[in-house]
Parts: sequence; C-alpha cells; structure tokens
Amino acid sequence: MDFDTWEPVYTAILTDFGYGRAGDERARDRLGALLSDSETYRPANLALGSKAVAIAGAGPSLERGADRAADADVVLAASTAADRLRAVGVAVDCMVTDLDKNPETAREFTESETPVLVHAHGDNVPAVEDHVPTYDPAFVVPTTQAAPTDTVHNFGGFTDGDRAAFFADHFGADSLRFVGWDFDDPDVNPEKRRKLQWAERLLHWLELRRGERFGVLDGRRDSITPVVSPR
Ligand SMILES: Nc1ncnc2c1ncn2[C@@H]1O[C@H](COP(=O)(O)OP(=O)(O)OP(=O)(O)O)[C@@H](O)[C@H]1O
Ligand SMILES: Nc1nc2c(c(=O)[nH]1)N=C(CO)CN2
Repeated sequence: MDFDTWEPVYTAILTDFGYGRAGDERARDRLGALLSDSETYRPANLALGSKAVAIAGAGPSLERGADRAADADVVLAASTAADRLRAVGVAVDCMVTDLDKNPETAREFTESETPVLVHAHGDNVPAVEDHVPTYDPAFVVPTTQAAPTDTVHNFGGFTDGDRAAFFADHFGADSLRFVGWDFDDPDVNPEKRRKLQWAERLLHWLELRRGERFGVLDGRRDSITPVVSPR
C-alpha cells in the first residue's frame, strides 16, 4: 500500500486515539537515525510473492490454530504470537512488533537471522532507543505509520497483527490465513479492544482491496464500519 492510500485512514486513527502525527514522525526519525549506519533487511528477501501466508495474532485461540499456521508457506507472527508459536514448535519466518511486550524475542530473532519488522510510533520511543541498538540491523525492517522515508517503511496497518497482513499484501502474498485472532476476547482491556476494532476494520478493508475473503471475518462483516475512503 502506498502512503497516499493509507493516509486518510491513518488520519482517522490519529483522531480516534488522540495520537499526534508529529510524535509518530519524531519516532520514525529516531528509528531511522539509530539504523543510519547500517544496511537493514530487504523485505523482498522473504519472497512472499505467490505464497500462502499465515498471520498469527496473540489471541487465546492461537495454539488451537497452530497447525493451520504450520501448513502455510510462510508464518508472520505479531508480537507475543512469536513466542507462543515457537513454544509449540511452529517456525516463525518473521516477527512484527512495536516492542511493547517482548523485545528480547525480537533480539533473539535478529540474532538467528530471522527478520523483525520494528515499528516506531509516538508512544514507544524509549523502547526503540533501548532495544534497537541491541539488534542485528541486517535483520531489522524499520517501519512507521506516518509518511515513509528513504529508510523507514510504511506498508500500511496499525496494530502489530494487521501490519503483518498489510506487509504480506504489499509483497504479493497469494493468500492470507489468520490464526490467533479473537476480536471478541473478553480478557483485553478497553484500549486493546478499541485497537482490535480498528484491526478488524483494517482487515476488512484489506480483503476488499485484495478481492479475498478472510475467514476470520466470516459472520462479522455486517457489523464492521468501513474505513474512510476505501479505494
Ligand atoms: N484477542 C487478541 N488479543 C491480543 N492480540 C490480538 C487478539 N486478536 C488478535 N490480535 C492481534 O495480535 C497482535 C499481537 O498482540 P499482543 O497482545 O502480543 O501484542 P501488542 O504488542 O500488545 O500488540 P499491539 O501493540 O499491536 O496492540 C495484536 O497487535 C493484534 O493485531
Ligand atoms: N502513537 C501510537 N501509535 C500506535 C500505538 C500507540 O499506542 N500510540 N499503538 C499501536 C499498536 O498497539 C500502533 N500505533
């Protein structure tokens, strides 16, 4: 997805959560600066083109869906889904994170030459500063939700999980399958619930753009408010 397409949706997210664009831009630039002396990972090397890609979220159903993830060609794991899949023996090909829960896992991934999409936003600059310098930059893909720069990418998406889906789409995945996605999880706090509502809306937008039907949205579409300016 290009930024022109993403921007109206990004603006709506900023308004809804009361985030500032300037904070996201400062975070983006800080992440870029921390990596400025390094060659970062080229996402095309993951070869997602024409692949069946599993997008693992960290909902309670993740372990039940582990076999479906393992059967995919490529597994992208959001945040703590990476640890949980590893724990049940499913290899993760790429982790997507804003570093707010398991930054040590992201370090282990880069050390073992598995790429990590590291997302900078207005509320995680201390985590970015603490952890990114400890990672092998050759396996970091720096991302932003604000306008991209020459070195910090924006493939679309908001939460770790839906950003993984937009990433797979951007690099030509043939099909997406979702495991560990529980939009009605009663055990999430109100902020997380609102973030999951946005994730659901964004996945709905993505499936329309792709002409695909994501099974995870079956039975839910009628109650999803479309995002602004779907194109
Ligand atoms: N019930 C759920 N609880 C948590 N995450 C879920 C759930 N269903 C889907 N997800 C997806 O899994 C991702 C990883 O969740 P986790 O709680 O490990 O990370 P997080 O770092 O808090 O995520 P984020 O910062 O994006 O909110 C979320 O970003 C979301 O996209
Ligand atoms: N500014 C800001 N941006 C975000 C935030 C957040 O808390 N603040 N959380 C996200 C996913 O949890 C994604 N983007």
